[in-house]
Amino acid sequence: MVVEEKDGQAQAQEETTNLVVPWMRAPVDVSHVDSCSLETLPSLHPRLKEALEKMGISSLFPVQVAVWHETIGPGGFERDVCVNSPTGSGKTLSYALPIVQTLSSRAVRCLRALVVLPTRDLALQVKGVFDAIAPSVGLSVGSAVGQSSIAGDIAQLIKTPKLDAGICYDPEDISQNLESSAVDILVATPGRLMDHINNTKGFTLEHLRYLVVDETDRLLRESYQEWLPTVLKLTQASDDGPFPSSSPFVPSSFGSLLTIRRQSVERGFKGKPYPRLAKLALSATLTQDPSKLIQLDLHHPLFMTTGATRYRLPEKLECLRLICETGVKPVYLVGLLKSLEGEKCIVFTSSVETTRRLCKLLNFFGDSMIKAKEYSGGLNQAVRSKELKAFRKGDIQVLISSDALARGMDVELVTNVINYDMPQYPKTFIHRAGRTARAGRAGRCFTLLGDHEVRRFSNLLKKVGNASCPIYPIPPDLFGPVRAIYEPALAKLKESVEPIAPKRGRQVGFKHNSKTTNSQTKRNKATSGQA
Ligand SMILES: Nc1ncnc2c1ncn2[C@@H]1O[C@H](COP(=O)(O)OP(=O)(O)OP(=O)(O)O)[C@@H](O)[C@H]1O
Repeated sequence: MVVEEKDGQAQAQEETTNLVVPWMRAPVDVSHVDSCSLETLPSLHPRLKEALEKMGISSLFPVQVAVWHETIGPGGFERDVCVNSPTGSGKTLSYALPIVQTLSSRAVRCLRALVVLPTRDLALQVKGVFDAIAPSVGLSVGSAVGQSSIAGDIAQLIKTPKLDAGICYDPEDISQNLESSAVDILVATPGRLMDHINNTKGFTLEHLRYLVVDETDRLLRESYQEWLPTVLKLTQASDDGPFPSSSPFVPSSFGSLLTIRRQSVERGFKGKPYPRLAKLALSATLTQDPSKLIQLDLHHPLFMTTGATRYRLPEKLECLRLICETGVKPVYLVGLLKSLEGEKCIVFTSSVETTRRLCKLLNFFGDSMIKAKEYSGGLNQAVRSKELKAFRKGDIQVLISSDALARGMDVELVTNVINYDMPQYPKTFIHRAGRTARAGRAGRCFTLLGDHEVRRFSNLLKKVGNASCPIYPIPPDLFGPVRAIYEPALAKLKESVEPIAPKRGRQVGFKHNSKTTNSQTKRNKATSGQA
């Protein structure tokens, strides 16, 4: 699935709405919460403590402490929790840890926690966090994401009885087994989740106790086959009424009655009413739009946010800008990359097309210090995963990316983010910049600007709560040699691109002037779906 950021549309809509729901007006301010060592964290399961220590974690971050107190403390998951906390502040563990701790005392394996994320890469990243802690208390974790084999998913998710020779397995009889699922926790993308709801015999949400909607604003922006209303309908508490399948919005194809919370059959909760489905919604840019939030059907929601401003950048993020001469922006980029001397960088562009061309161009510069690869929605998943892996390992210094990578991705030791194209919207800036300065580390976000963009960028910075963004001085001695090889590199790019894309009116190369930038911006918007 190609996922490009369309935050702008959503944000423009939100800004015109300007309404804040009452429960968001008195939030818990996470900036007043202190980190807490694992030793002093109340009620932490000793085996979870060990697992965390193996991950190199000795204390919990403020947002993790705040959610822990609300869920494991006296709050006891009684309220749904909405978290707005900066990028890299540790939101994943803030929900993974309490869920795993609570489920550690479960007797029978059933699917009790569902975590939904917008992209495959993010889902696999989050699964990795659960995998690091859940097995220590006997829980198993599965994933259901696009572009992987459905049969593989089913083998991983559905508990099938062991077959004795000559005895046929009847899938309809699966309800007779006490353990309905091979996993306790499922991390999924919405499309694949709906596939299983609709088509997989034995896949059931009837025991679900926790639903996490991570990157909430992104997930609520599109309906993704109505995954959210379907999950909510299928997990209604038993006293909400009998079989809800007659409701018009539920897809007719999810005929399996096994997916519905039933009144009469208790597996895993024998003799007890079904517990309420507790929900956690999280983002660094959590929506405040009432028409979006209502879709979550929240129960006495508790809002946790960091500081008084709507958005907040990581504390140790330094923002810098470069004002580029018209027509030679790539020279500035290469000069900047050379001045960063091999540090890991992600360069963001505003479209898949620019990503591809810029990556080619950088490689035509032939600088052995700048090993660049492309990472965008234009590549197939296998290639994307390969490039990401190489970047994580440090085999690649520079990843040129469209906004496919902007949200959530956690790559260790990325010290610099470079906005080659200025982000159009504050949310895009927050998510791009947030690929560095994670987990309390320092990082820098550079933005390359043409003269005509300076004012708009200053306005954008005000919206993300950052007034200071000094100019970054590239040492002049780096420029001369780069300029000298720019024209030959550009000529090579033209040669390599023109035979493939000779369409009329198509601009090849990177000649930037205000006119081409405007037309490029329009094309970029069309490609990435922004505004
Ligand atoms: N308590 C902790 N101590 C040390 N490192 C931690 C701790 N909690 C999380 N981390 C690390 O911090 C990094 C960021 O965590 P995470 O990806 O959960 O952030 P996030 O808030 O979800 O960011 P984003 O909004 O960008 O998705 C990860 O590399 C994670 O391993």
